[in-house]
Amino acid sequence: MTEAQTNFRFETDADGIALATWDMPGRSMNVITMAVMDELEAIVDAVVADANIKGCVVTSGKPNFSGGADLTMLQGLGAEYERLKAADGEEAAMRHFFEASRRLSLVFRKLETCGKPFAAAVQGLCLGGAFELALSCHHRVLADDDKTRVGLPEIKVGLFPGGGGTQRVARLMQTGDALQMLFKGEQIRPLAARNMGLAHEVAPAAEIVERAKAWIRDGGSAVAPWDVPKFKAPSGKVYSPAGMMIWPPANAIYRRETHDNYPAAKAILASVYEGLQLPMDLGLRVESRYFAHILRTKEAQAMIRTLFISMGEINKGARRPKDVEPSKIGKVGVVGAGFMGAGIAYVTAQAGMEVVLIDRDQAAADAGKAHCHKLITGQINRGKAKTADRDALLARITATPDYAALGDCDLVVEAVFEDPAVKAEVIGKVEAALPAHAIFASNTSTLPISGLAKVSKRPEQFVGIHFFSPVEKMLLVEVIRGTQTGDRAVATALDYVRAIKKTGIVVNDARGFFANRCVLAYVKEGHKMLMEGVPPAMIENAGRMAGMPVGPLSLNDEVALDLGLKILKATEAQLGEAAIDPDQKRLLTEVVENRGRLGRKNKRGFYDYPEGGQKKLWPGLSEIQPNRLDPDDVDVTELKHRFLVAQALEAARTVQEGVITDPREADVGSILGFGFAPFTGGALSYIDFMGAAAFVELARALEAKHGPRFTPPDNLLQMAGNGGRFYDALKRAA
Ligand SMILES: NC(=O)c1ccc[n+]([C@@H]2O[C@H](COP(=O)([O-])OP(=O)(O)OC[C@H]3O[C@@H](n4cnc5c(N)ncnc54)[C@H](O)[C@@H]3O)[C@@H](O)[C@H]2O)c1
Repeated sequence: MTEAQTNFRFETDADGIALATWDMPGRSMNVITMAVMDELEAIVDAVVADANIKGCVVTSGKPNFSGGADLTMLQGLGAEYERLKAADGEEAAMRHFFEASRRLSLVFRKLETCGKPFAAAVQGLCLGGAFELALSCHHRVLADDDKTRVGLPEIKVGLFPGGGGTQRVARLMQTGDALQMLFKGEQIRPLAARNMGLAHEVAPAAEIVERAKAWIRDGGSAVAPWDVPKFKAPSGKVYSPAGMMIWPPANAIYRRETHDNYPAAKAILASVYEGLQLPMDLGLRVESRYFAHILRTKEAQAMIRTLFISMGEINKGARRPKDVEPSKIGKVGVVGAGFMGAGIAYVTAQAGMEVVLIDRDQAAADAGKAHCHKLITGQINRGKAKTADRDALLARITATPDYAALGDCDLVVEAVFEDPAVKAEVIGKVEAALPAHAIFASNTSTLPISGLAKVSKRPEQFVGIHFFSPVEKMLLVEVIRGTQTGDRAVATALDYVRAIKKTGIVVNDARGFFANRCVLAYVKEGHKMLMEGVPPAMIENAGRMAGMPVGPLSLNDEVALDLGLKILKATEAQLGEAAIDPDQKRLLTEVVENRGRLGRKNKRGFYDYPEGGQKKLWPGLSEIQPNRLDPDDVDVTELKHRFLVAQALEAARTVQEGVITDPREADVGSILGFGFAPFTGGALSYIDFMGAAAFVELARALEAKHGPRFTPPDNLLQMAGNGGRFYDALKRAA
């Protein structure tokens, strides 16, 4: 133990039991860094060296144990690899990279085999590398409270557990359960963790350290189960008849869930399969080899950049206008208690704010509040809320038709019918009731904010706050800056979005804003393929194989087919025939007007939705296709490219037009807003990691075959010429 130690407090009690309390100064959450690993190793050495110390309990001095590794550290390793490769060659770089990336694994194994018992006393979140630390301890006591969760979520940022996680869970649980856990990356509650074999004890939070000490005092073993001779994994040997049974379904699940787009998931399979046939130390070495490989994949680099680094920066206010005082939002008005308004009222009240929910009459306002009641009851039924939470939440929502109730609101969000005349009337009534400081926000999805603000008496306090449906589930919110919107309105909107625990991106006003505009390109490609005669099931499969969460036809059904037709017609009326696609119009007119199919909402769309049964593609769909292609003549790779390239081109156009001014927002927005293939890191990262030149070549090939919707915009052509990337501008600004 040295003076330099700052991240852990270390003390030994009268019974000779050491307590290492992880409590990093200046941070609200402990995080694994190289310095933390050095200190942990020093603690292991100190425990071993001191004959008076019987064993050691590791705990946290913060409300959470730890969220895991600092992923910027892992990105740094990638940069270091490139530097070494340039200087000393690939082999030397890879050797260094392999050794550096297995640091966690080696320190945890040293702890596990040091000869003295270690116990983890865990409260709050204990995830990723931090849970791998706990797994390497010989005993785990979890706090029995609502906040405690353990898990290995690395897969969500394109990685997999490289600190021994794959090897230890595969030796603690049935192989199938271990694979599920590693594939899903879910957070697990204390009792479930104990039942799964991931923890030994669950105890009241105030007792966890004492229980862990008691285990050591009572002679707890310092030998991990897998280090006991003749240890057998719960599913037996990989090559036993029972052990073999798991691999065919495991491979099938891997394919179904990932479509081979996530190298980390494949590495999990391989690491568990190979590791289980080896002793622990060799298993860990196998895991490390795969980890070093995965860390360098473009999928991991892209996902870490977008889903960890960019999302963290955006959530911490990177795009909030500077020099604007933090806003105090105590009371929020929501006008329009329909589908969206009720959802907005719910998430606002859930964040602890008072809500005034207004509609045209008391019954309509009450119906909105009843929807909030239904949503929170669902949470109670799933064990995620208590009856007291429901009472408190509903007490915060006042449903009324009376605009005077808005008199002390700090912010009002309108979600009335998508009709400029109705909106104009509501804007007038709300502004007449609002206090001078309050901000007015519209949740419109298609009407430009600058146009709506024309009737506002204070357009600098007028902003767009565009939610996605269903509000309670979707994490993205677009904050729309109109031509006259002031910085305080944008800052207030972002503060509000943060308060309701969503991610807000700032989008300059334009038709379709950002997310809807890009995702419409996806749906349109699905329509075009239908009209070309591609079998509908192939279209849907290709969408999912490209990495989208649902096929384009399924997505269109959810949104409503008549809405698509309405938007097409409105665009045609405003911008002329050339602004719309005739194939799309023909298809939607036939489906909506001639066949009365509106989508999921009337249980008949591109799919049929039988009562109580599974949805099925509508058999009549192939009849309305002008011709039908033989499946053998369809190039699925090209379909996948069309889906992603069409959306990425649209995202690039939003940058060119100044609608999006920060690539992080396009990437985060595309994944959270419409599920753009997460393994790419988002719509712009898809281009950046492919390289603009290669992307332009791909787009040009599609343009030659399918026309000008694949024509790359000038910014891409320029980047293709000079090797530029979307993120270059960000680097220069930093
Ligand atoms: N549905 C979506 O997926 C979605 C997504 C994002 C944004 N939006 C936007 O949200 C808004 C509302 O959409 P929705 O789907 O919730 O519609 P909805 O029809 O479910 O709800 C609209 C509500 O507004 C009320 N209303 C109408 N005129 C009013 C007035 N003068 N005063 C007070 N209340 C009035 C209606 O009674 C109704 O309850 C629209 O602007 C829409 O474009 C919708």
